[in-house]
Amino acid sequence: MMNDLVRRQLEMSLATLERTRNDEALVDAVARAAEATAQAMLRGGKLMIAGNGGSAADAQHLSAEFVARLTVDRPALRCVALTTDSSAMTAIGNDYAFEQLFSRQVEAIGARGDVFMGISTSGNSPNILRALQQSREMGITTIGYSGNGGGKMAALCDYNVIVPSETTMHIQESHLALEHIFCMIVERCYFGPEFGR
Ligand SMILES: O=C(CO)[C@@H](O)[C@H](O)[C@H](O)[C@H](O)COP(=O)(O)O
Ligand SMILES: [Zn+2]
Repeated sequence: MMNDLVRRQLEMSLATLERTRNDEALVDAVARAAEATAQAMLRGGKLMIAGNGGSAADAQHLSAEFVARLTVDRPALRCVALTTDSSAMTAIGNDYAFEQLFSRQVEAIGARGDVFMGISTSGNSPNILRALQQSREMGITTIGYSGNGGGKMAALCDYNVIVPSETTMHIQESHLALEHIFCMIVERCYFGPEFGR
């Protein structure tokens, strides 16, 4: 009986990935967001990433690909996850508000010409919305990885990667694939078309 559940869930994951692959606007947004991020990095900018729960893990996972490596050795690329400094996060949450968890860090370390990526399956997490607003005020390019039609964050993002699903776990699974691809494209644009072939 549980074997059926395993198969059914895998089928739903595959169906979401297939819809994702067939979504031309999404494919275009991933490619353009990655190209813009590489250009920002080439000009000395950095990528900041934030998310809650499983998406916090995604933020750290993607940041690690940039700072360490994805598949091929190369120099480190400028990227930081805003989900890792427990002292800063508890102080911000305790002294100000959970909603400011990421925006305060963007205010602290962000600069004009940087890129901020917010990951939210609902597209509505207040601390992500606030960080996107903060980024826009500072001249920082905004990328949104979301689902559920994009939610409120869609209006705050220069590039919207909206997975066509309303199921958090399946949106997250597609996000991870699209995060790896995003890193791969940034590498190709940053180091040249022959990189990684
Ligand atoms: O990983 C999961 C569910 O798969 C959860 O931890 C999930 O990330 C959390 O409920 C988040 O708080 C959801 O936030 P969001 O994706 O709507 O921004
Ligand atoms: Zn999860």
